[in-house]
Amino acid sequence: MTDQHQGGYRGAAGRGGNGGGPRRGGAGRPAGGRDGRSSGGYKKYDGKKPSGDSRGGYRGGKPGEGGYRGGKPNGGGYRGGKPGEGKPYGSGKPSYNGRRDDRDFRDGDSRGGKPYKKFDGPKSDRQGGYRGKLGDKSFGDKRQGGYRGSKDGARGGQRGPKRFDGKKYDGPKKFDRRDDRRDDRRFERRDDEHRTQTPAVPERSVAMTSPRASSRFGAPAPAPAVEHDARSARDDRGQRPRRDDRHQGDARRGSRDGGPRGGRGGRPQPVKLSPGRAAACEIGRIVREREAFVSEVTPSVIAKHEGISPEDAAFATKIARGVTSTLGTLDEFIDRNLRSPEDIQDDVRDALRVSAYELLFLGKDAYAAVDQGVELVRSVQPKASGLANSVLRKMSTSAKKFPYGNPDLSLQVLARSQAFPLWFAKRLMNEMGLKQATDFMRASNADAPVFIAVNPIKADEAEVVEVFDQAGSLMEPSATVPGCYLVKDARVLRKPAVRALFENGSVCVSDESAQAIAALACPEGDVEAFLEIGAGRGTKTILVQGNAVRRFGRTVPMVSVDDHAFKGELLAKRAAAYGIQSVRPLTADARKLSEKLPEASFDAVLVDAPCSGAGTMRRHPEIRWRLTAEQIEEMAAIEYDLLAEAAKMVKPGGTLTYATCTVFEAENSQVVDRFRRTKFGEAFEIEETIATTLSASGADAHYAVRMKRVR
Ligand SMILES: C[S@@+](CC[C@H](N)C(=O)[O-])C[C@H]1O[C@@H](n2cnc3c(N)ncnc32)[C@H](O)[C@@H]1O
Repeated sequence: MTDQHQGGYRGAAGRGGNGGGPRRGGAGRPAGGRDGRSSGGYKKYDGKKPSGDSRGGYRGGKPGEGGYRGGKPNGGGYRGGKPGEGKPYGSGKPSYNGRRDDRDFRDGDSRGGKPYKKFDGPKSDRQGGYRGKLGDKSFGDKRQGGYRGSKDGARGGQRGPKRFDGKKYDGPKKFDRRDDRRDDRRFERRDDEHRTQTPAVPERSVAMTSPRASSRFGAPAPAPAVEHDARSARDDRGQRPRRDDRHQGDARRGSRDGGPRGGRGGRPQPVKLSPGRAAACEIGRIVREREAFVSEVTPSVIAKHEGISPEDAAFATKIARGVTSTLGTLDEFIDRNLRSPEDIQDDVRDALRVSAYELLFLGKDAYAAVDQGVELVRSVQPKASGLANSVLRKMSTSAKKFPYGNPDLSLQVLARSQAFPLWFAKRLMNEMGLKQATDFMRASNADAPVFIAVNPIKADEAEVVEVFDQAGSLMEPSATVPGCYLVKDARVLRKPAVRALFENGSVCVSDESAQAIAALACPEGDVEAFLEIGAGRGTKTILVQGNAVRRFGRTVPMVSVDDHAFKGELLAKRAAAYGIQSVRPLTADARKLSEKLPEASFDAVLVDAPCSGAGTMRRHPEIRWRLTAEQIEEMAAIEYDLLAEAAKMVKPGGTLTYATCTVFEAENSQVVDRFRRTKFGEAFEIEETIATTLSASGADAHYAVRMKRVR
């Protein structure tokens, strides 16, 4: 592992990890554990919190403090309604009303003299460019397809007469979503990496990221993009079209109303909509309509597009994920270029989001973005192509000013540049300090690395490495986690020999941090009875048992509790496939576990808590726009209940490990501190802590504390 990679683990005082890898917190009772200070062992983020004179911070954004203000009153905005489109856009109302301008852009400035200061007031509850308020449940719960709400809470595009004919999705519902998955959504974002035994090949395995795209997020520039329609291929080389092309391009863009296009000599030169964009737009629509996970919708949509090339499929995947993770920022940008944002239909917005993403985050050439954007809108709403033409031209001009200010001076601009909701960015900054919050947001926009765990019950590690090697990928062993490898070239996961390793239970995909937590939860001494709470589909089950085999030469008797019966069934099947016979799934609400299991009867207990999943946003792009501050508090309450109940199950001398995959203190150290301040909690001493920070190429950000029951 690289230093950078290892550096992600930040353990506590004093004790580094083995060989410089994941460092764990030191043993011993913490100073201040009971008086509410941070738990021993766990070192808090060491990024300095902003002080009055620091640069980091939210600048209040008072009107008049400068900042980009969008269009002038009555300026900008689409004005050219077309005959036959109903009431034209631009008739009557000004393009922007002052209130919206002020809200969205007023503090996005680099000119004003005020330094950053720590966010400290309710005025900042406004979400950058969003109409939903912090605490507005409908924002987090309902508007998962993105911000569309109007002032009165109605969804945009559904108030008043529609501008365009509705074209509702009425095809077969190919997307397979479990009924009860909806229940899990808020609390269980982090385990769907484990849903398949054979992993999907991650999109980044086909290099599609343009250098400009990455530089927009401030990440290193990977390989140049590839795309497979002739115009776009030209654009993707990062070059402006040649003069001839440009001339032709103008002709190709056709008339403003999207009517017949004339090439040279008046010959129609239809622009062909790229299959990747069409698929991406469809994925976006389904994710919006069904409040679904993009990773679950994508394969079925791609499969439906018969004959789509692997490159187009990868491009579609990339755009769909990108649109999902930048959704609110895209909508803010689109609205800025629309005269009446609330009147635009949802499926037109889906198409515009694709173009907006390409313009803002892929640095796509305006010609390709406009041409393809018009075609995309035409494909979903033929009558809207005129509007699309105008709006997309405005967007391509406006994109040059993105993010409308200096991210070094305004948190709102920083949040916009990294495509984070403002409340989220503020919270990160308040908890981590500006530098770490910025690094965290940047890293959250990178592609997730792929790690595998070798299952010692079924496989010999050297042989597994050899198979990967032969198939074409080097494997980088983790410096600290036994059996964990970084797969350097994830395309190898498609190779039959490698797929066979997944199918026969020799390996599973699991982030390095998750593997580190499974190792932490498996204590040094022998274990006669292990209790797992929040077992899900059983990835930690498999990992813990693998560690037991490494340590004790055998699997350990384990009760694996989850409150969803279907997960217990899946877990049982997976455990069997991985050669584990000693697991008993139990369906129960673990907050009332003492009704089901005898207290003080387990040597080791792991609480793999349902959490906000904020440390896994590279894999779960929906999280940042669906999560609300209220949900974080709700989850913290559940996490505390689970931990307190789990503690009752631990034998004296046994261990209790509490784990999440989030970075919020409310769900991590504060839960542990609160528990340890209780009478019963006094019996637990912290042994080790893992707190991973996120780096672009490293593991996800997880948190875990292992405590020992001393009496
Ligand atoms: C982080 S996920 C578990 C991931 C799993 N350990 C794995 O590695 O695949 C948290 C799990 O906690 C479960 N859960 C949430 N609330 C629960 C409760 N009150 N009792 C039991 N399980 C619960 C969820 O169903 C979810 O499967």
